[in-house]
Amino acid sequence: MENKHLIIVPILLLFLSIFSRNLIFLVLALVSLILLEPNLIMKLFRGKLNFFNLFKKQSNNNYSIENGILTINGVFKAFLIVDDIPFDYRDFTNESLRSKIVSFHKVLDIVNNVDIIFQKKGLDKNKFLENLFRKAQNLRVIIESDPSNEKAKNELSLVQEMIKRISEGEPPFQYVVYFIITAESREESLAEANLLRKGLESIGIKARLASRYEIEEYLDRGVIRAKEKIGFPTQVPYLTTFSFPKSPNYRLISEGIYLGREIESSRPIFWNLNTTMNPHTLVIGPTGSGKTEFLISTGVKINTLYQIPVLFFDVKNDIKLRLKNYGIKPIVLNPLLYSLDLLSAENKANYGIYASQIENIITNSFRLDKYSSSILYKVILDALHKYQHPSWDNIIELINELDITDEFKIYLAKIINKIKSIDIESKGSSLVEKINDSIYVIDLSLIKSEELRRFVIYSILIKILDKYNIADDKLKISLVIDEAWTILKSENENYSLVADIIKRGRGYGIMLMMATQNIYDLGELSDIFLENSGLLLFMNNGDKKFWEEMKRFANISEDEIYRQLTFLGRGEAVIRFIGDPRSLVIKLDTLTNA
Ligand SMILES: Nc1ncnc2c1ncn2[C@@H]1O[C@H](COP(=O)(O)OP(=O)(O)OP(=O)(O)O)[C@@H](O)[C@H]1O
Repeated sequence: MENKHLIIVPILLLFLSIFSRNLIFLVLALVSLILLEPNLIMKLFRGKLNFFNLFKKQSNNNYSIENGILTINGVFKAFLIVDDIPFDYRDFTNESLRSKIVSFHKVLDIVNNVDIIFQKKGLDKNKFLENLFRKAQNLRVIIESDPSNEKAKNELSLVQEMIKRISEGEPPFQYVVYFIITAESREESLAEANLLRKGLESIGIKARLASRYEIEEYLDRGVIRAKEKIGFPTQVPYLTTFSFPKSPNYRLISEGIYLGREIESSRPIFWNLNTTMNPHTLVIGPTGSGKTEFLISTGVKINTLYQIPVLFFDVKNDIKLRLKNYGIKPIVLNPLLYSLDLLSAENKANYGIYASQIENIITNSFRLDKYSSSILYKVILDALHKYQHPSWDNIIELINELDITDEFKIYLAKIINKIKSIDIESKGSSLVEKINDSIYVIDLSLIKSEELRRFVIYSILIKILDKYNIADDKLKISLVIDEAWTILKSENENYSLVADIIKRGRGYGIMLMMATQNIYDLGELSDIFLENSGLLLFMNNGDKKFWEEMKRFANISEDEIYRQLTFLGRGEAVIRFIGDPRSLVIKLDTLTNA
């Protein structure tokens, strides 16, 4: 009520009528009350009037209501009420339901600001059923006496359908759905509401502008009671969790490195390296699926965005060429030209640990037994103590001084000679010392032996750990290893450098990006790699068994496997972020030619 102080008029008239016992004052009191509160009669009819409400303190909000629109503090809110959702999700095939839901979200995109309010109130199931049975009984009587009554027949089939659903376990409830569209002007809010109404109509949802009284009801009680519908849970798929597109944490995918676009919704997907608890990436995909392109494009973006060095291990000599095609000139570091400098340890106090690391690299790369391995440990440690700058020749000399068989000496010397061929002595700075903050390619294409390739990758890893391992949360370097099976397959319980880096997450300040063709390449520790990598990418794979296995690591449904995943195209992938099993299917972004 706007002019509250005038309430004194009907009250005075009421007293006058009592004291003078004259009915005319009573009539005048009523008329003045109606003039003050025009909705009074309507409210009386609805039993909504509470006399004391007339004295209620009004809120500070300055609002007015008209049909379809609430104006509150200069903001306009158009109210649409849903009258009918005449289908339920079982009326559709999986495909058509999916496209309906996508259409629903597209329709919502028509308007800028919309609140969707869904009110649900449970019903007494037994009472409701009793009414339905009675209604069905009556309808049957009508149809028996007039078999041509199509209206009654339709109604009966509807009632029977409802009884069936309830007996199948669907609880009936009363619901009201409304869409509240907020805009800066009356015209805008009405126009948007109208557009939204038409959009909803195009997918079969019937809605209309709420009347003034329905909005008032909403404000007074927070509910609209008069138009409540009876419905079933399956009837409102758009508004149930069923309709929410599965999606990882928003903060994780809304900024950082641009990965690509989600195929179904076209929305851009990023990976926020600052918030991920694990920065390592593992890509699994058959040949030609787009692994290398992804590694290249992501590596380059990391270098630009986070300004950290990115190191590509190039086995096939294609990464260098592709980078050049994109107009990027990497610094090529050839291990045949620059020393790995594996035998120089910085810190004397850590000689024991360092000797054991070298022993592990050699053992793992050349698959040595425990006995050979411990002999190597001893000679390497001796060399580190004995010489200021030990060489691999010094190691062979120390092996020859040992009390072991000649055969065994020759065997060990052969391995050390192989290593010597790759870890050359050079006067200048070592390969890892050359790394600053550019994009680097480690050219492994001339090293044909798998053992030596593994040895080089491991040696560089160890040296990089030494150089960048400062205990803080910052990422300091990214290493990109295509054809990563070379090292992953050889990892085991006894030696697991890569698995340890992956498990430690951001701990070492290193970010590993690796790609390989199938899960068998991951070797004994495959579960560790798959469970702990911050970002997993499964590329195009026609093998249903592969997807079945991947269900352990990402939220992938049977339906998705059959409908979509076995048909992924080039550069398309299922991605999963650590700690959030909800996967996304995206088209990966590639660099464009300069
Ligand atoms: N996101 C993408 N969009 C479109 N085309 C792509 C995409 N990614 C890769 N391709 C194309 O697919 C082809 C194969 O890509 P790529 O060499 O990266 O695959 P791969 O998985 O690394 O194969 P291999 O294991 O044989 O090295 C390339 O010709 C590339 O142009």
